[in-house]
Amino acid sequence: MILVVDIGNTNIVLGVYRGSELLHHFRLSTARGSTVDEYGVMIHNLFSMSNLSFRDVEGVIISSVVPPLVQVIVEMCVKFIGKDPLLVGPGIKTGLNLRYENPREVGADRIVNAVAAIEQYKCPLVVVDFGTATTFDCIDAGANYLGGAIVPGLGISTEALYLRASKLPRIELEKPKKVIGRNTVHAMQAGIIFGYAGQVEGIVRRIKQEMNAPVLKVIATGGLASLIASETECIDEVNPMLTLEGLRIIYNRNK
Ligand SMILES: Nc1ncnc2c1ncn2[C@@H]1O[C@H](COP(=O)(O)OP(=O)(O)O)[C@@H](O)[C@H]1O
Ligand SMILES: CC(C)(COP(=O)(O)O)[C@@H](O)C(=O)NCCC(=O)O
Ligand SMILES: [K+]
Repeated sequence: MILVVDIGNTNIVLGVYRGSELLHHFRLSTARGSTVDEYGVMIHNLFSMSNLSFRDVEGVIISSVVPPLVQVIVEMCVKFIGKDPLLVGPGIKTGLNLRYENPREVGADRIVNAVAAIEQYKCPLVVVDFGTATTFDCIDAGANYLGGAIVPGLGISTEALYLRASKLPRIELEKPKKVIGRNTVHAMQAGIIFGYAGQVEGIVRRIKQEMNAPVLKVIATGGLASLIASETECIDEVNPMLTLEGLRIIYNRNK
């Protein structure tokens, strides 16, 4: 079996695959101060709870958009699992034709999502990943990665209201019943959730125009995907495991 690890700005998501079957997945918070041993113990415990053993891990692949954590997780793999992990980055075969001005600049998670989407769906495609930031990744009919858009994520948008406006509280990211909020919490929830859905619709509409692709499949992933997907017609499918799938595919292309 293989271990796939996606290090995001909020969560580290781990998946354990046997062949193409995802046996288990786990989510840790991205703690920039945690040590090799702390991650080792946490992941070891998660494995034990699921009757998995580090001994059965043939290989590990990591994608990261948090540079200071890469070395920690790499060392954790070497020390606890006894494997040198593959890192999604320069030198690795992804099979993706990147049309970014500087391909090294694209977030590894965006590359991995695109690889999985091309494998699973018919191009042209847009992948929307609702993470710390929300990313839009555009893939044309020839499976070329064109680039896309990056917007503040739902969590940090909500946090910004609380941090910058004295009278606005910290709120739960929940959908209110009505768009006309009659108290502060409902007004904020309406603005964030319905405003975000409108933002996604607006960006997807412009992408369709710019790509000259009236028919374009839109796939959503990331922690908060289903919250927004239920509020807009422009998302065709939610695939929570897209990033893990992409890592598995890239691992197989490089072993
Ligand atoms: N299964 C889930 N259900 C609801 N919220 C989630 C879930 N998983 C993650 N989240 C939340 O979604 C947000 C984005 O998480 P994630 O997609 O993991 O971001 P990143 O890739 O930037 O680390 C975070 O606020 C996280 O707490
Ligand atoms: C845009 C991102 C911050 C999203 O990260 P996430 O929300 O998944 O933690 C990440 O993909 C990143 O740092 N990208 C580098 C810049 C780019 O893709 O152009
Ligand atoms: K992500």
